[in-house]
Amino acid sequence: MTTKARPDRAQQLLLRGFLKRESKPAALALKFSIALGTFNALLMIAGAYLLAKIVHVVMFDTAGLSEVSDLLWALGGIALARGIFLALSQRLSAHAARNIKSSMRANLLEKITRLGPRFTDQKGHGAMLNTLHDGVEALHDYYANYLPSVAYSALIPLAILVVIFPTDWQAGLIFLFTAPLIPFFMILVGHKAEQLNQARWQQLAVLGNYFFDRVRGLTQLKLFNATKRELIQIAKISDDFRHATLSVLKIAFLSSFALEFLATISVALVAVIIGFRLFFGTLDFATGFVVLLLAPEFYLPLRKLGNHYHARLEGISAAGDMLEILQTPESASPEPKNTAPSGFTSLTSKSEIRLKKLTFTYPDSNEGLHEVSLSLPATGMVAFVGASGAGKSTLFDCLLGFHPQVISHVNVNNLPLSEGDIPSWQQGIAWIPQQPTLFYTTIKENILLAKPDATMDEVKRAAQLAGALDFIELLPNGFDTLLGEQGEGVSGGQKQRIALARAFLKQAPILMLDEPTAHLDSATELSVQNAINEYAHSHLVLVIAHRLNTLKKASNIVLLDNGRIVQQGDYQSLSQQAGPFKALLTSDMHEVENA
Ligand SMILES: Nc1ncnc2c1ncn2[C@@H]1O[C@H](COP(=O)(O)OP(=O)(O)OP(=O)(O)O)[C@@H](O)[C@H]1O
Repeated sequence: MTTKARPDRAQQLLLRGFLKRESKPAALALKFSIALGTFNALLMIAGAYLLAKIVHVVMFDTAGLSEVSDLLWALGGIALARGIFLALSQRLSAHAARNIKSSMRANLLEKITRLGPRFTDQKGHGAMLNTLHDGVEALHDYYANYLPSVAYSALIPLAILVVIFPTDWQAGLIFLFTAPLIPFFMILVGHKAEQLNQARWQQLAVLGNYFFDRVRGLTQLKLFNATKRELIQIAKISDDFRHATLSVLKIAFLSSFALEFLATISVALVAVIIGFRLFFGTLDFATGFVVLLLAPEFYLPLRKLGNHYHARLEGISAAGDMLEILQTPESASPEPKNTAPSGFTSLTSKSEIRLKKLTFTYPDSNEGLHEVSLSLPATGMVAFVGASGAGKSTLFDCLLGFHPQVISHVNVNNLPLSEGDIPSWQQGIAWIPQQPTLFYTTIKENILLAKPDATMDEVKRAAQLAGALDFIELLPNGFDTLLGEQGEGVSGGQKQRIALARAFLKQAPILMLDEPTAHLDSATELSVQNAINEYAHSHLVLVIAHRLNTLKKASNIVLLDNGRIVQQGDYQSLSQQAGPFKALLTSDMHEVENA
């Protein structure tokens, strides 16, 4: 995503607070998992005492198997219970992490949808994909491993200290003074690792965007003979990423090594002191053995915390990107009110739509729309024309509610869109761009997207209206034909017709199209055009027109130039009067028509 400096302390706190808040839906499961893990550790302590006792009575009291069989059974029971608790604890924390991830993905997707496609364009699709996939996945280890290990690193050593001090206070003192060395060193190394990990995430975002773009434009790259050049560039960016990853790994290995070393030295120190005390007879065997058994267990949670520390780095770095998305302001306009009258939320064919002095400019630019006022009828076809860059797509985006700062200038039945619920407004619109989006699923599922509970007859009827039924039925698998990504497997015109069938199935009060017949042969064009004309009898059809035939059928033509409406009227009157429309007709449109 965007480049950021290493999060400062305040930012760190903010991100940790955010990660904590997001864990709320699974907080109970996480707590339960930690409780089970801690209980498992208590059983481990009991087991150590039991084992020390068994070894003591066998070695020093020369007890036989029958005398210790009860103790052995108890030890076996503890081992079994520990196995069960451990498995349950791990399953629960993994389950909690999965829940948090899916709720995070849902929140992000919902927010991205509300922010609209321009936001995704700005941030880059690759970076967005990284955040939604790798970023959210990075949270798994944070919640499933790092968070529980933070709790264990405090609870388990504390529990061991509580039992060790009354047993052997000298060993307790060694534990107490050596334990803080591990977290201290971890924090010391952690700062540097954090910095490097942030840089790595930034590289990953750049790489994601670059790959996504280049893979999408592979054909163009080949045609421009630029594949080799791009491969060199990709190799360079990959190399930067490799360097960033290696730097993080170096620090991670170094810190792991140092933590293991510290833990081993501490255990060895305890062992040597116990050895001397046993040798000089100042300590009994059972106590010494218990301390020796518990020494590695005392440092284990701290070592594990060190091992999971990278999960913390990954989680916090990824959370930065997520928080940035979730905190992006959606609107400069007032919050939508939930009390929108039904006339607004359930758009009917009687609705009247007005744009009132709508001015929208893109950030840091004067391009966009200027003082656009327009009245749209409830039914009929309105065509929008204008040279490239005149503002047609921007006007459609404003109508679709993608630019929240201007929704107060779009009125439906005298109510500004800002007073209502944008998702409900968008529900009432079917939008087919020049390159409609089809998904990696069957043709039937692609059409059903508009109305999941539609019957097969309805799907067929919509396909027929869109001029798609014939070619679909000729396919070996008919409606069950699996389309590739971006509708791969059918032609451009067929994609258009599938998208049109989807729109017809939706029966949305407003159908917005970017020249639907551009890819079609003349026979199909005629049938699709007729279907759209028919649809316009009872619905509002807004079309960005590139063809003369479309213009002739429109009840109103709106001509845009430099973000302003410069002329409007029906084809008959506009084509007869001298003006920009006539000029456009004799140049661009005529060319297209003759093409
Ligand atoms: N994301 C953006 N950031 C900045 N300026 C933009 C952005 N999108 C469009 N513009 C500018 O806004 C103006 C209107 O663009 P718009 O895409 O609405 O035109 P259009 O009439 O749909 O063009 P075309 O027929 O080529 O699709 C243009 O000058 C364009 O350069």
